[in-house]
Amino acid sequence: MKQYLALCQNIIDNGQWVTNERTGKKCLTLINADLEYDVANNQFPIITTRKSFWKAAIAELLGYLRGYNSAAQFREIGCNTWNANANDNEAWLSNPSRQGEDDMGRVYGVQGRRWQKPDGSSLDQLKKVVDNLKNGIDDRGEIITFYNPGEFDLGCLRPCMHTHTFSLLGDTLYLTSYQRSCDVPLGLNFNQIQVFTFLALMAQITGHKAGKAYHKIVNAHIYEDQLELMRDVQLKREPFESPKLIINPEIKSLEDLETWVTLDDFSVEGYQYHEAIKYPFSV
Ligand SMILES: Nc1nc(=O)c2c([nH]1)NC[C@@H]1CN(c3ccc(C(=O)N[C@@H](CCC(=O)O)C(=O)O)cc3)CN21
Ligand SMILES: O=c1ccn([C@H]2C[C@H](O)[C@@H](COP(=O)(O)O)O2)c(=O)[nH]1
Repeated sequence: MKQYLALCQNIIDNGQWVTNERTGKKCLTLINADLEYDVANNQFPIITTRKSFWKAAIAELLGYLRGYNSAAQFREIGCNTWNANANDNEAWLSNPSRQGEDDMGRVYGVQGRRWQKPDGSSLDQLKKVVDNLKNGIDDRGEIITFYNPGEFDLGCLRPCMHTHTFSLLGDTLYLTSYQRSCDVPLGLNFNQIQVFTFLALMAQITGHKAGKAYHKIVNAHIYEDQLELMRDVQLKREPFESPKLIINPEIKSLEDLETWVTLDDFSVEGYQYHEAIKYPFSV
């Protein structure tokens, strides 16, 4: 939690104002942030200086792992974060490849589970990594990437957290996740939870111990209409100790994640937090 607050303060102290064409808003921007999460000791990196809706963050991750392509599928498992980008985004609404209400197109999980090959068949990146890790193999390319520039025009948004690399050292699994663009007040609250949970789940279903997760961010920003709340409210609060994430030990395979897992299989023990803050969201 301290590293999150330090990043927010660093953006406020050293960030530069950049006008973002897509949203039409100015963003206070910093380049390069490195975050680290101790999954081995279950130090769950949830925000404590405001109430975090952590279940929606895990639901979003689950949707990516299942290859969802519709905001309706995300809503069904308890996540509302894709409604606006699927349905209120001018550029996407006028894109001829959009297949009606709630369609997100070929984003995130679609690329992760069904990357289109030139011969028309598709590639399941996640299954390859799971199978290798289960067999104790790290070929130094255990990479899942959602970043497919050839298909950007077939999706509502380019992936922000776009590449996840798993590494096996002995029987300990590590994760390095790369993010090109980060809405620090809103998105990062979810992304920290997702990087942590992704490593915890992958370690569990491949039979390894979890080590550390490394989260590398390029463009970290605070939108102009979020700045006051961050500077004058959230950063004035004292953080609480990190709670623990409890995952149902019955989750043992990729198939379990695809078929029966729900948010009831996750709980957080000892979460103390300050009252909620509603940050503006930019589409
Ligand atoms: N501008 C922007 N920021 C983002 O963080 C973001 C996007 N766009 N577009 C794609 C996804 C959607 N994400 C989102 C969208 C909404 C919330 C949000 O509103 N969070 C609220 C509560 C959500 C709830 O009640 O479930 C929060 O207070 O954290 C968070 C992440 C992250 N991504
Ligand atoms: O997981 C996510 C997804 C999105 N974001 C934020 C980062 C930006 O503020 C917007 C995306 O806009 P681009 O113009 O495509 O960069 O969404 C995030 O922080 N985390």
